[in-house]
Amino acid sequence: MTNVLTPEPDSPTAAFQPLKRYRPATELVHIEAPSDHTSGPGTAIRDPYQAASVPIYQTATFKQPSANGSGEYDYSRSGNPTRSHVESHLAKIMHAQRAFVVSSGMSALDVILRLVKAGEEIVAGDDLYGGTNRLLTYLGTHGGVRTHHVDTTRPEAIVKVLDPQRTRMVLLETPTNPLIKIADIPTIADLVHAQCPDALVVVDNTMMSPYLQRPLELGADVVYHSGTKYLSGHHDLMAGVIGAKTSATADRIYHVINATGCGLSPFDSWLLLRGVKTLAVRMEKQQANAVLIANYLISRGFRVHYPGNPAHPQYALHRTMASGPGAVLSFETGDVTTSERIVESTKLWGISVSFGCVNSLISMPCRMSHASIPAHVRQARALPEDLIRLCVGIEDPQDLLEDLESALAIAGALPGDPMML
Ligand SMILES: Cc1ncc(COP(=O)(O)O)c(C=O)c1O
Ligand SMILES: N[C@@H](CCSC[C@H](N)C(=O)O)C(=O)O
Repeated sequence: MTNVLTPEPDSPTAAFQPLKRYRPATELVHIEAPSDHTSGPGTAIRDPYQAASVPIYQTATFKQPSANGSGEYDYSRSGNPTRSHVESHLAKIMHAQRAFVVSSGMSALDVILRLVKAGEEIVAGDDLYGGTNRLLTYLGTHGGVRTHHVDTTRPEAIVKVLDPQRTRMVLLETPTNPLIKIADIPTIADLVHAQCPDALVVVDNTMMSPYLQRPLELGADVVYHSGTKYLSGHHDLMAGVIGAKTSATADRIYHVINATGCGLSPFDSWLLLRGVKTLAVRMEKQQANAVLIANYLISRGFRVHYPGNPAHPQYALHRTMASGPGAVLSFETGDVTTSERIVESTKLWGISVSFGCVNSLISMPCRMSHASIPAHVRQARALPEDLIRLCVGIEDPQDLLEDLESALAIAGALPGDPMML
């Protein structure tokens, strides 16, 4: 099998157009060289020694053959072979025309938001990651770009604020962080493209990862992930991953990355590439554990937010877009102090922000990941202060359940306990 790989004229990173597709779990582990026209899956490395692991090109500069032209690479801000490997691999996984890896998920969003100019507008959700809200707010106060925050579970709410003269981006999280709401990507993309042909539909796919959901196939123009989470899987690096549907959009994104210098370092690119190979097995196990945990909490009478719960308002919609519900869920106890006691009484579940790691985590979004959203804004957007978010890992589920039940009992939050609502 050969690949048709076309390097972009203005950059050393390559567009990836495989001739044959395998199932996601297979594609994840077979890494192909970004501009090697002869190698097949698993024979990736274009180095003289045929190294089984992609080498880390820990260099800032590359020697040039002459004063008048560089080789494939000249400077690692503009491009680096280790980075190119992970980018072409992720383009394949995300079904993107081209992909980019940058220094964090927020950096990925920053790059994408730089495509919007002062005076133009963005539409985004009213339930979204706190850091995303912070950057959009900053862009409003410092960059003259207004964001309308609306309920993205209702396409009509988005349509209401679309302005063909001004709207240049519609930014969706689905599922949202932390209330796990679902947005209808195909319907929203059709409506936005029809009414605002100059607007990009951008999806933050961090919670699903490309293993479960591929927004570019659903109508989005740009997808991004915090690579800090499922894609790397071990909380040992920060990374952001961007996928573009067209080469025109990709060129604009590459220009910003090179101009601002946020491309991922060679070592972190290597770590990300190593992590992504096990995405399928990690996600399958984490998701299976999450289903058990969700069912347990539902059976105990809690209000659980999880798209694997048939009572979730967009349960059916989510199933049309994604191949699974993922491994992040949140639940309400009805009382902030009870929630604090639960979180602080767990032993196995680590109190930590973030998700997508192999070990299980517990957090209170309003105190942690979403604390940067002012309290009055959280209240106006109906983000419950007592909300607990669980990021389920790969441990033995019985240990996770026992630890959670013990914490619920200590906090007096089990049915029959006086504090349980
Ligand atoms: C949904 C979502 N998007 C983006 C980010 C930003 O990613 P990073 O922490 O890698 O900058 C996060 C968390 O940080 C997140 O939860
Ligand atoms: N102190 C950080 C908090 C990071 S939250 C990380 C992650 N997205 C999550 O949802 O847990 C900050 O202020 O950004």
